[in-house]
Amino acid sequence: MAGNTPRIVELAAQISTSVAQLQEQLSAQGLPSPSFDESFNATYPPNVTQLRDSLLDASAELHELLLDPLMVLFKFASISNLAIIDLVARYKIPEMIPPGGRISFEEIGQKVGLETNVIRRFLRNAMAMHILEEPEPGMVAHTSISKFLANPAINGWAEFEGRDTWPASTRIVDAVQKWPNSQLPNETAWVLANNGKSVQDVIATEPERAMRFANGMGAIDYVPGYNMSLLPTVYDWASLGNAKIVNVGGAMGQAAIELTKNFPNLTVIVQDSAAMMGGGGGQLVPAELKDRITFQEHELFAPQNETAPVYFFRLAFRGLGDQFAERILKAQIPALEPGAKLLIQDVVMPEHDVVPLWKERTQRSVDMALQVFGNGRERYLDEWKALLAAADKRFVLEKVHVPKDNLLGVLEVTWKA
Ligand SMILES: C[S@@+](CC[C@H](N)C(=O)[O-])C[C@H]1O[C@@H](n2cnc3c(N)ncnc32)[C@H](O)[C@@H]1O
Repeated sequence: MAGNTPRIVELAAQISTSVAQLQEQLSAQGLPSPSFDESFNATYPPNVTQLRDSLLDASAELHELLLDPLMVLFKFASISNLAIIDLVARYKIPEMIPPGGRISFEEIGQKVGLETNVIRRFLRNAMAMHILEEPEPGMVAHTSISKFLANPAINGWAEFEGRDTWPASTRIVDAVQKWPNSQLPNETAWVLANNGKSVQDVIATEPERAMRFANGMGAIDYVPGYNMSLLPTVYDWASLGNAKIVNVGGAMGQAAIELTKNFPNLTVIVQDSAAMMGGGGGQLVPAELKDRITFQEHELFAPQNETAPVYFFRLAFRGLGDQFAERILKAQIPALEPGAKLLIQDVVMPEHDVVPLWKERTQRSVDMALQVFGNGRERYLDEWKALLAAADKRFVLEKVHVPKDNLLGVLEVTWKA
């Protein structure tokens, strides 16, 4: 479009063209058009990803251009939104609404012990965010968003976000001022908000909050691009042949299950802490995979005792500052034979303005959460390179696989001794 065209006109034209193309694609494939109707379940074919990205960014830019500066700040600073999401989740409002049906403010109020006008005030706030709907005065119905919130993992995440992440996040600046540049897990915003307790302390001593934390982390699987089922597609696992893989920090074997299910030549040793192993690990492993997945208690920072051609780390480094991440890498060295591979599946943080802005906003807010919880961080590619080099020059980064539409890249590192 001509250089003098006002930005809002340019954006509107772009939106108009892209929406028409998107709708054409959806209609051609018999897919529903986006809607807040509770029956809408978003499914977008891969060939519309770019259209959606450009529409999301253009419509957000248009929206933010048209707001006054104070309202733009208000949009991003709006803490009450999270309080309302917390309320809807904590009182489990979505579970009270029959699918396809409705329930009155009054009845919800009776269930939760609040007067009608009090619950109405809260829920109309939720309605202003498209969470819930008032199809007729006084009645509450689902939208596609409240329906999604009824999923226990998502409900658990919302509660965790409101009760644990948010209070800690309000202390980010205080923590940075108190402990500038700290990489320590006990010098964080979380610690300031929790009477000196770190995340690990809270998990060890407060079972209810530990459960909320686990639920919060469980919701990661629902973030587009993070789902464990994508694991087989992000790397050429078949090229490893008959390989034994040590999955360091492999939790309850979720990744091991996905890998062995899809690649019959692979066997996996899952290593994690005693707490995570619980009754020895393996509770999730289906019978037919049990002979190819074994579990081992192993502390992340302890010297590696298992020699294997491949070591796999999934989301193992981002929760930690560099000095700790470096220690994990160094701890592998005693077991490494020349040519051993380290496959690191983690975020490779995009530079500013490289990926669609709506994705960048999400990634940057997750990055802040990592800082809050333990002074962890997402790393840019040059930071990954620096981390590997600082651990040992013999860690050679061979390749970075960042599959399209997947937020998690795989860094392929060879031990060149
Ligand atoms: C962010 S989770 C990633 C889990 C899994 N790899 C995945 O992709 O879902 C980090 C894992 O590292 C483990 N971990 C953290 N600190 C540890 C330690 N000191 N020793 C052993 N495992 C540890 C945790 O128990 C957890 O399973």
